[in-house]
Amino acid sequence: MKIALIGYGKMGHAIERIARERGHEIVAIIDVDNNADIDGEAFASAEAAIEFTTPSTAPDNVMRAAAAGVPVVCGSTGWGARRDEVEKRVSEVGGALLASSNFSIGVNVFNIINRKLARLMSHLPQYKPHMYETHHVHKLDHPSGTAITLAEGIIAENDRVSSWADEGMVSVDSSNASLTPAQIAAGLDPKPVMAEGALPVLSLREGEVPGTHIIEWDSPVDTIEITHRAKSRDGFALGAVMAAEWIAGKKGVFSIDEMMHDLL
Ligand SMILES: NC(=O)C1=CN([C@@H]2O[C@H](COP(=O)(O)OP(=O)(O)OC[C@H]3O[C@@H](n4cnc5c(N)ncnc54)[C@H](OP(=O)(O)O)[C@@H]3O)[C@@H](O)[C@H]2O)C=CC1
Ligand SMILES: O=C(O)C1=N[C@H](C(=O)O)C[C@H](O)C1
Repeated sequence: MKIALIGYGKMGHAIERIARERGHEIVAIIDVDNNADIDGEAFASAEAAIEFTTPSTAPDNVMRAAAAGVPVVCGSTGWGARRDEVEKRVSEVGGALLASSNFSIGVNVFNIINRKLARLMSHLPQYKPHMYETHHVHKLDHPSGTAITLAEGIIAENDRVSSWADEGMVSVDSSNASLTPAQIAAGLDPKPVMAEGALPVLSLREGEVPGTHIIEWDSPVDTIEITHRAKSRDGFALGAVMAAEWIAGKKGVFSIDEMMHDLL
């Protein structure tokens, strides 16, 4: 199929490679310098566009791609405050959108397990949840979009967790690299005050880490911990290309859960 890329950074390059490996044709590559080409003929010939740019640029890119009649897969994170406006506009122009904080198939399986574990923990008040996400130092937003999605899953399933709270962002360097995320959180000074029922989310920034998410349920006698650790960006990129294959020819605003439902 014909695919247009919006954003030609780390993810754009990985998506281009995997899309070509799967036999797709890249008909347009939109970056900062030629952003106006979203309104051009080559872009409009695409059967789907894949958008991975920045928190501030993603909403306009998505709305313009939808107005050009091209179904959009959007992986950019950090634009949740404009989600309603974007979805309304996509619907108004009769477009198609699948936006997700994480296109990795593994992360979406991980979230199913996360939600089941959170539901079980409703019956066990002695277990307190904590979330840790680690990403590369270039990342613009925190907490990661994936951490927010995982936290929303816990809030939906667990009677005692009613919100998530940003515990802050810590750089991992030679002074703290030997500590676990839980030890880093325990050593925060000042210690953030958490509202009753809030799930703390700590962001760590370290080297070129592609993306690690840990969900910990801690009791006085033991700890249950589940982890998703990306080995590279290839899982995100493959999932985004699969989403483009899935959304081609569709109209409407979709969630990754609908794609996962068809897959599992
Ligand atoms: N959903 C998922 O599965 C995943 C989501 N992400 C998210 O995807 C986004 C991109 O990540 P990543 O590729 O690592 O970031 P990069 O910074 O490597 O790439 C972003 C690219 O977008 C370009 N860009 C900026 N503004 C525009 C614009 N208006 N139009 C077109 N292109 C633009 C940048 O150009 P320039 O550098 O010249 O400014 C850059 O080339 C982030 O929000 C990240 O959180 C990342 C991995 C997986
Ligand atoms: O910026 C990244 O790199 C990533 N961003 C996404 C997020 O914010 O959750 C997904 C992935 O973890 C990598």
